[in-house]
Amino acid sequence: MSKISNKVGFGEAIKRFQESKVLLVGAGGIGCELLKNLLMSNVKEICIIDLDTIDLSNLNRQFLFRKHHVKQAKAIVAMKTAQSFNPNVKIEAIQANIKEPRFNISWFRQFGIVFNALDNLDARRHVNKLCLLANVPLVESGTTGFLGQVQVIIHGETECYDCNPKQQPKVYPVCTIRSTPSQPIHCIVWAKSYFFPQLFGDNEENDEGIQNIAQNEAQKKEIEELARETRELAELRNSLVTDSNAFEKIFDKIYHRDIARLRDVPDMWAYRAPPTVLDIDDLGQKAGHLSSPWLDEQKIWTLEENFSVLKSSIQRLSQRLKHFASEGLSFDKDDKDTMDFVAASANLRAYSFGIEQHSEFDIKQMAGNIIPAIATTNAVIAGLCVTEALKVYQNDSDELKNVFMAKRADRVFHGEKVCKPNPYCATCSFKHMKLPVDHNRMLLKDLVKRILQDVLHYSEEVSVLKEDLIYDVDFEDNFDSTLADLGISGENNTVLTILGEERRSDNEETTNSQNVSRIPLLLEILPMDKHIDTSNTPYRLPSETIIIPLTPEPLQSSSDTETEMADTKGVDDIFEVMPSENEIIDIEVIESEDVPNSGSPKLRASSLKRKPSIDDETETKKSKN
Ligand SMILES: Nc1ncnc2c1ncn2[C@@H]1O[C@H](COP(=O)(O)OP(=O)(O)OP(=O)(O)O)[C@@H](O)[C@H]1O
Ligand SMILES: [Zn+2]
Repeated sequence: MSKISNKVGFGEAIKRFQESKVLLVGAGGIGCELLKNLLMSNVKEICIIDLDTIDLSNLNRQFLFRKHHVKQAKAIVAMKTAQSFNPNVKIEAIQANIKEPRFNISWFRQFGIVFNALDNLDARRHVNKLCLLANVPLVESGTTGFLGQVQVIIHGETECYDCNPKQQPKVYPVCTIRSTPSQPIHCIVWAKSYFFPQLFGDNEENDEGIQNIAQNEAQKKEIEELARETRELAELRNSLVTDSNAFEKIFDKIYHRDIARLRDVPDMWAYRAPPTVLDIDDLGQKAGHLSSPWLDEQKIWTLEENFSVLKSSIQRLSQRLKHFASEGLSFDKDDKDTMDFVAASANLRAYSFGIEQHSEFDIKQMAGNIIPAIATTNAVIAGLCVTEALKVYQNDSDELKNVFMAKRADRVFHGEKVCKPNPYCATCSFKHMKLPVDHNRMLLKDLVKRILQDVLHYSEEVSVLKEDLIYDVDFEDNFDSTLADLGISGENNTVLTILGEERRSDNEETTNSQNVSRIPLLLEILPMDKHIDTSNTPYRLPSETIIIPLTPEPLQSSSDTETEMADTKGVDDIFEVMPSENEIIDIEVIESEDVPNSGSPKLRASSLKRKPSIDDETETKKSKN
């Protein structure tokens, strides 16, 4: 029966809420507020989990923490501080990653409701999936500055977190970043994601935010050329700590020789001004009188000031590299040395390509994608999480809302009726089947042949995924392994994802492959009770017949057409049609003014009009101020 039928009164809902055990994932900005709300709501039992320790920068808004708590586990301190608000509530605090296998489906099933107060897409998607599998309602929330949102997720009733695709962090074509920058952000990405890691990183290829795409010969040639330049830089890196002229050599290579080579590439400068080569002797002379590298970070530095800051930051970082040669250094916007390096090197490159330069302060915002975290927004959103949770306990699907908080003149809140699940969502449009097995006797071959093909009528084209692929028709290496050998143990209730097609008889039409592909099957592998089970087989099939439905025909919608158009952009379009600087910041951080939050999906899409939701993950960070 549907979880959300049989509406009950508000008083009864509060009672049920107070009798339940709830899970709170994340003890950060929203988590601290939410923990307080749950205690004040008098719920019976709370489990709070967070993997992190308290940072000084958390104190301005995570009000359960004080200065003397810095470096202690967030979940534990939050529990200890908040317990005094209501000693009657039982709180269990766990310092761990929610993705650990011990937090499996059966562990999730002990909770009446789950609250997500997370800051990254990966963990959010994981909890979403586990809640869907365990059939536990999830209240998902997030904030970005003044914007925030709350989404209720109930399997089969509402959209899940993955029903609307999330926008991935913005990546730039490698040629734009390395050869043809046209905006300040290109120079900043170059400095942060190419120049810095090549010179001071852990020697691994680290082109975060740069996409290596080449679709024609000229681009391939240019990328090969860039690879050669990178190798030269790697050699210079080795001389950083030993050669007293290392700075001069690096500067000469990056701002003179590499630029001169670019200027000579035929056709590259037909429609734009070629870059200017920088002269180290000239700049060195002009910068000679500058004594202190500590310049005002709010003002735009002159060319020689940038030169001087770059020189001094390379010297400082080289000293540090002596002690961290093997693991290398990493960029941190709050680390003055790395920030100086990125600001100065980006500005020098911008000058060379005739692009506007920026203050170190502005570059810090762009490099760190900082949006200030606002305590009030967190508090309001945490309050709304409880309000929506109560509606879940009322079993009132008509009243359930996805709520948005936005900085608008007419109204601050905006609620929208929840949407039905997206039938094409790979995460929630699944069939769930439990399969008790003897892990030590059951072979992968048994699973594929005897269950998937003989019983469930999959064709040869069936694939089995754990986290990675463990079987498909071209990968039979694990065929004779037991499930236990493959790390599918009795305790973990591993969920395997089965993708595949239905077997068709010869006379059936098989030309349209879409007609035969099936919705994903999530196969929950449980331990078989050997005492009770008397059968000889290493598995026990459910008594009822299982039918895995075919994937439905996709709906045609206007937004599909829009997406298709966006997707068909060739590399040349990407080269030429770069958004304006403001657009880039919007794309990287939030899609638009009224699409809030650091990670929850955009909730406004109706079942026919779906748009990508805002970016979440690593790229969106909040201010530590
Ligand atoms: N996989 C995970 N398992 C458990 N907790 C997680 C996981 N991923 C993130 N978290 C926690 O979720 C919380 C999110 O809180 P918040 O968005 O306020 O971020 P923050 O790290 O506290 O602050 P900021 O990023 O602004 O410095 C953090 O405390 C973080 O440790
Ligand atoms: Zn979904």
